[in-house]
Amino acid sequence: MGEEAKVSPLKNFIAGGVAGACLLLAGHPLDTIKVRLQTQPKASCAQYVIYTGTYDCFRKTVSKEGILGLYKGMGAPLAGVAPMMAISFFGFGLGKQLQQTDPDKPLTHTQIFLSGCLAGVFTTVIVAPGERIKCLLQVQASSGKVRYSGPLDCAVRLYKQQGIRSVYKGTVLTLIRDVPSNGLYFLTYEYLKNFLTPEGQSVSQLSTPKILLAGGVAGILNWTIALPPDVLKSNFQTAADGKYRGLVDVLRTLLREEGPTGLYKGFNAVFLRAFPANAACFLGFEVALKGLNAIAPSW
Ligand SMILES: CC(=O)O[C@H](CC(=O)[O-])C[N+](C)(C)C
Repeated sequence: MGEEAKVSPLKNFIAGGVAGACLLLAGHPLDTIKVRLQTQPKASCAQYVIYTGTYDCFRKTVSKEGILGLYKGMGAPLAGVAPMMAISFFGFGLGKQLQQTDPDKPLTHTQIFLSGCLAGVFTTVIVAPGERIKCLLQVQASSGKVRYSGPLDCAVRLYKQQGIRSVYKGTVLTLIRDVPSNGLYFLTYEYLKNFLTPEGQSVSQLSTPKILLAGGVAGILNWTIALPPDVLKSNFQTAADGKYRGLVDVLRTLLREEGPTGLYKGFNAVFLRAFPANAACFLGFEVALKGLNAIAPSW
């Protein structure tokens, strides 16, 4: 697919870190809303739901906690998203290199997809515990009960109470979410970059609006397949111990209590966030890569 400029793994890693920081700054407020909507208790006859939808959650969060309430739980992702995206872009680059047997032969769509999948396997090592801590903190902020004073306290308590298994609770669901979605994410971005590059020009000269468009669409498609396992993951990772017997039990319970639409809980917040956050992410990556190429062309 298209022209393949070879990028050093170190440059992919550093530019990926910058991409992660951009993703987080542009996307965290809507991520908080997404997790609160996904995990709020269901209404019983005697009870009303806390949030009726995306705007209601936004309004209540800002009026009760101020604008900073939307940035709750950002400590863990701040330390996690930049390295996660660094590893993601590194893994994607590595996947491409491993499959590039002939430098003159462009990679196929399947090979690009598989390179993205490899990135998803690599990132799960830090994403699974990062998401566990982030979700617990985001949910505790809306529950009113303070159990953890911050990300580190949360990690230490989980570890002390039940060991590393508890810190890594939700790993299989993270893999189910991130392996195929990373494949689709990078395939969409690379495909659109090539598609949007005018005849005779290089993809590296693509204009900023086109990079934003390709990144934003990649983010949206990523979430169309990532959201159902994400809902299951958020519920599993924030549930009291012993509530679910396993992944199938989370799925069965959700389908029984809320029907198939329950798998798309938080849809508005996710899709409102996906475009700007991922557009910012890929733009951050491309700008950082250009900067690195200018500073250290021979790396
Ligand atoms: C599911 C997810 O976390 O997607 C990431 C982008 C985003 O919107 O947070 C991208 N990635 C596919 C690299 C995990």
